[in-house]
Amino acid sequence: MAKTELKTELKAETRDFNFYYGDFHALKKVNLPVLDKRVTALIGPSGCGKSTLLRSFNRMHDLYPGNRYEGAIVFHPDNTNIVDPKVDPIEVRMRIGMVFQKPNPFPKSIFENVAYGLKVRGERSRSVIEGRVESALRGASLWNEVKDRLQQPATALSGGQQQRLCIARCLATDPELLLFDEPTSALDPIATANIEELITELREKVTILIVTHNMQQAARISDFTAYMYVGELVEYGVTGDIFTKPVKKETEDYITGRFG
Ligand SMILES: Nc1ncnc2c1ncn2[C@@H]1O[C@H](COP(=O)(O)OP(=O)(O)OP(=O)(O)O)[C@@H](O)[C@H]1O
Repeated sequence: MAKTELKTELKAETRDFNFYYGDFHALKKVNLPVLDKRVTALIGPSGCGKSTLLRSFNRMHDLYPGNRYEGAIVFHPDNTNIVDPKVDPIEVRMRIGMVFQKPNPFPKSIFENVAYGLKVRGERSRSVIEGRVESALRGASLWNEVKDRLQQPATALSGGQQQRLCIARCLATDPELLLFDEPTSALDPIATANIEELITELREKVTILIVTHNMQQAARISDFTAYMYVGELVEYGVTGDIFTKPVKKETEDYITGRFG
């Protein structure tokens, strides 16, 4: 059957990308396109390298000695290879936002959490900061719930609200790419539905790469899906195709629950 074609531009791509934890070869020749203003989901059984790949996009592995990147992760339109040792990881992280499995607000007020990245970037104008904080909180569908208590500690929010706050904290600095590492696995079904709806809205503004264990979630919110297995990218395609007419037998076995 013919594959569905969806035309959009590339925001980033990995090219023959390998990653090593010391001697352990965790990612093998991965070639993954990440299309602009679309949601790309990484799925696959535990230990297949989804988080390792996601974390390579913000050079998080640099923090530990012995880790090694090989090949390229190219950002467009400027063609920057963000894993090139000559590229400053701080610069890379300025272009990217990351949301983790467990919400991790700073022990500061709601306002200060969202304003933090702006201040780090040197923004001093109170009115600019206030405007950006409000629009980031609106963008994360949290404004109406917190607008009257911006000075309260972020830790007083519910888990789902904290996760939306972490998303607002990313949005405040206008990232080009948002990385989500199983963002709903610590949340209840209602908070999960809110985050899923939010991700669907956000893709109008920002490119999203998400790791999820939950195949229904990948099917609901992503435009493209990549199936990984033991460090390799087995199959990539339009999400509807991957879930209804995968090309590879391994992908079919995984999505039908025969394996994994
Ligand atoms: N810090 C590390 N040092 C050495 N090996 C690691 C490290 N982190 C992960 N690994 C190994 O790399 C491989 C990929 O792990 P990774 O966490 O990326 O998989 P995953 O697909 O995200 O798994 P899960 O779905 O369970 O989170 C696994 O074999 C794992 O044991």
